[in-house]
Amino acid sequence: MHQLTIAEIIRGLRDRQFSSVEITSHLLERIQQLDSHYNSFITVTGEQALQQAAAADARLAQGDAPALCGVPIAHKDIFCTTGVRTSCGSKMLDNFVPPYDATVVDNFLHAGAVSLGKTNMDEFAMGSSNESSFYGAVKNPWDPERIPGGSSGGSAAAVAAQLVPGTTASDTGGSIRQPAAMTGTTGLKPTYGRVSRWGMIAFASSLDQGGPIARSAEDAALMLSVMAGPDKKDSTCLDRPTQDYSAHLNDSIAGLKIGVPAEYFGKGLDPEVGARVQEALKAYQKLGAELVEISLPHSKLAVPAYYVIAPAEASANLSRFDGVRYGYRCENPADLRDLYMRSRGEGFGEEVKRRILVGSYALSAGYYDAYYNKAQQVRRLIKQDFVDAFQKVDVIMGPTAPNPAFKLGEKNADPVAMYLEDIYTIATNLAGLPGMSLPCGFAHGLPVGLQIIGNYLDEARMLNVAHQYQLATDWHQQTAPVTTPAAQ
Ligand SMILES: NC(=O)C[C@H](N)C(=O)O
Repeated sequence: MHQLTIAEIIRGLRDRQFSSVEITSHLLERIQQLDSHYNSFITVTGEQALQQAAAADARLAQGDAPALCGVPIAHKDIFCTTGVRTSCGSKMLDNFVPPYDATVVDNFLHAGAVSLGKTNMDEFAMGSSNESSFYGAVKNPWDPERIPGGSSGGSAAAVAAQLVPGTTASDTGGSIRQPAAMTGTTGLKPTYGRVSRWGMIAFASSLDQGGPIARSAEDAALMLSVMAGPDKKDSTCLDRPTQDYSAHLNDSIAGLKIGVPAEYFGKGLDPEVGARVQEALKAYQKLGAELVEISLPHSKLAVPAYYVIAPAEASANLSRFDGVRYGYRCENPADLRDLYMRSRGEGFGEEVKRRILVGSYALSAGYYDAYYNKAQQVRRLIKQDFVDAFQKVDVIMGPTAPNPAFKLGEKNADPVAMYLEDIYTIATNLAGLPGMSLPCGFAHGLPVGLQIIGNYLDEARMLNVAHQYQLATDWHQQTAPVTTPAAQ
């Protein structure tokens, strides 16, 4: 049953081939048997899941089943869940049990989905390898000696290991797409503001966006249809009606204009990864698409601009974790200053502290114009590159990440090497555009991701373009060898 996609589960449940309790129990058992090898879950909510599944079965029997009724999913541990610890991968929130649900969580509850628990992630979503989690690194199901990507590494690994057919995730600079690429899964970061951020713990508020990771574009469309939509509780959430993202999956893509940016195929790209992406582009030509060479001239400025803007916003967002209101509090503080200093010093990990320091520096008087303002100006130029490109093309394609999954520990000593993992994904966040990653083959025996960047609010087309490729190829159906993971 664990091989089934969300679309297949929906059909199976409605045709009474199995019940939600049956598939939920099966996946919970699988998590129990296998996840010690991957560490993709921080919290498994077995009892609650079985209750939700039983309720879903009752609704299915009555014939009033909403879209995802009885379908098991899991949430990245960045989304607040009533009564269930929401740690954001940090010691700081190890004891945080929210009294409310994030809008995304609520949307899935309304759609009848069953949540199996909360998935592992880099601490406060800062990282590209899922090694900065307080709960330990996540292992890539394709090779447990390698990273699954980050920050949504747990969400991606859980789907790749077939512990759950779909997960929620979030993407600030690549955190949905890069782990999807590393694990051979399909991930989608929507247009900024398409999915509510209410109850999704903030990292960099002008960049953060929730989205799904699943096994196919068809499943990602089903999940996005549930996740997306206006939300009065989030003023940055777009006030546009949501769409049925499955409606256009089968449209022909003959005549589609695909922009291929020269900048995404230069130095730093693993040649094997580049070759797989070129093959995917050829497959699109066979489907009737036309390749158009484009240029995104400010691409090389995306990583430096992001690593000023994101830490600046993070330093402000994370100031709320002070040991006073909620979260970690140090033992026996001598006075208020000691309480602040030790609670934050002991509660946050290395990478989070690095970002708070960088961000506070960039925002400080005297440096604000030189760094933060400058980065915002660069951001504008990057956005304009895309606006110009979309005058000529319908979608843009390139690699998701410059290399396949690397070894655990390989880039830990070099933050800049880690930051360069997002070299092809970050610009999309700075511009607020939607992007996807889908599997397009293997390099050095590991999955490679093809990135599709869409125009603003063009998620339906992006999904159509991805689905047509997945009808013609079977890369997304290849599964990780769930056999003898390396000893811990
Ligand atoms: N959150 C993200 O999108 C991940 C990005 N690699 C970062 O560390 O900021």
